[in-house]
Amino acid sequence: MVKTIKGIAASDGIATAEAYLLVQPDLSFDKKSISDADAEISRLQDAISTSDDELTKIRDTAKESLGEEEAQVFDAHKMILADPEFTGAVEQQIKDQSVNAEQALNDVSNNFISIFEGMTDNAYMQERAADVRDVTKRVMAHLLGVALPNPALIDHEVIIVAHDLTPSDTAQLNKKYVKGFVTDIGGRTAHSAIMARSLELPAVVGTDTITKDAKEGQTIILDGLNGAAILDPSDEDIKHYQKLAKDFADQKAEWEKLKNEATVTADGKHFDIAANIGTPDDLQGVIDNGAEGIGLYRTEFLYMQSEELPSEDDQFEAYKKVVEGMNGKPVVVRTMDIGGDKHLPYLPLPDEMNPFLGYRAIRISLDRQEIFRTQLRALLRASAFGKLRIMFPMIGTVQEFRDAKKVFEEEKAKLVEKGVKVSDEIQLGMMMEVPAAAILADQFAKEVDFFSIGTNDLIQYTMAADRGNEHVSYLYQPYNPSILRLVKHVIESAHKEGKWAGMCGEAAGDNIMVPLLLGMGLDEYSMSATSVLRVRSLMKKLSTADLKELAERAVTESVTNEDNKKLVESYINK
Ligand SMILES: C=C(OP(=O)(O)O)C(=O)O
Ligand SMILES: [Mg+2]
Repeated sequence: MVKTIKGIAASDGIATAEAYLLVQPDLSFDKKSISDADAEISRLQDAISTSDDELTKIRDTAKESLGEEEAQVFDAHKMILADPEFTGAVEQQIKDQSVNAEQALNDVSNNFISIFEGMTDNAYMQERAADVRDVTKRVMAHLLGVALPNPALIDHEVIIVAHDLTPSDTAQLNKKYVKGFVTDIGGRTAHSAIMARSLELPAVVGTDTITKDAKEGQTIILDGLNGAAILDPSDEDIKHYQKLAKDFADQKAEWEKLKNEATVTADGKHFDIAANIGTPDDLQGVIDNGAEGIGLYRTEFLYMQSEELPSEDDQFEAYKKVVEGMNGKPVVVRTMDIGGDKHLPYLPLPDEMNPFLGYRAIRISLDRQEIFRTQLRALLRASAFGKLRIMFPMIGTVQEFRDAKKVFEEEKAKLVEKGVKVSDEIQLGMMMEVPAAAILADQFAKEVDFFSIGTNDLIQYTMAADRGNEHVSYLYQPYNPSILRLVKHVIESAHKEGKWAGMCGEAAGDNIMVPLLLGMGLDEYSMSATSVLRVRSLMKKLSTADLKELAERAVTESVTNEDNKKLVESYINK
């Protein structure tokens, strides 16, 4: 029976494929006393040996589809299974305590995890705790006879159905077979949604129930344009969506024609449309979509894809590749923004009640300065190879900006002293994403070279609504006059001091927002590479002269987000 599940449209496109349920099975068990320890140990050994065979297969597939580095994590799992200290301890526990293998495995595993996690001065060993947890899950699943999803083994086209995808889950998806994903939770500006857009992978998030509704292997049509998943579609549905997919492809082909054009409005004003990237691999997409620069390079992905803190040289190579690849066009690199929903296995962060309000971004960088200084040195060295700009994330006070700038100046002076070539024209700016900073933009503007407005966080913090929580996603209101007033104040404050203001939050590529931003005089628009040509096409049809008045009405007359949506729609359709 056809069933349509509604969700949040997170990444454009239509895909049809089989459902692949990336759902963790129930691994609960009862503690049992046993009388035949040998039989229990033999059950354990069977589960270990099946897990090991499975890991060999996963490792080989992962190497082929994702690369050697991604595959190595499975070697670590195999090593634990081969370690007599671990498996021997489980066997001993079965004998000594006369308990079932599940209980013994659980006890020994918890013991190892707490020892590893307690080694707070040894990041490598702390990371092993995650490996023990993962491998225990696999052996436990075999003991209980339940299936564990193995995304690395996917060898045919699928749509991933999951409760949630973390940014690192998303990074591991093999685009050859994964045609899209749909989740129970999440919001449009959560990082897995942002990554889906840069991978050009249709995605629907926040459906609430998809993991309960969809069955393994069932056909799903994923409508990333309107936010819906159609289960067991009828022939008519399939035809309808084939047409929608064709219309979308035709529209994209039309936008393609603007690839080598500058972004100019109907009244001849030029604006820069830049792209957001997460890794140097995204560069090709930026070039293919004709972006006029990179407005946000989220460097934390470099840290997330690494097994340990990336060295200065590794970072230098990545940054150099990006600035060189852009051929003299500006590249705004943001220093590491870890925390919130982005974690590093080798840099354990404290458990927090409110991670998005906690130890995050510049707060970590100013506290763990050895990490920050290494990154700044790598950036300074890369500055000799192109037009590099640097910005700091999550700046909330003028003092934080001054402190970060001071560290930058110190590292620069040391490199210059050593005779290392660094550019003298690096602009230093900041993300405008904390309301306290936006309110004080006039003061900040005297100290920075530029602002880049991060609406994903600015909206989350101003509306007090978690950006990844579908239950409050209605509060993601970019056109709410409260947000627009802050944005306007930031832009005007920059201009008063002769500085430029850009936007790299998702709202910069939003069809309703763009006319308002043009009316407010925003200088630079940075977005997913796949949105660049759509926005260029939109701007070509707009005239900034009219939009000034429209933007003024949006902040003075309108009361709600919806008022402003209607205001812009009626202007565009006039
Ligand atoms: C661009 C932003 O940064 P991120 O999405 O990485 O938090 C933002 O907050 O708008
Ligand atoms: Mg942010």
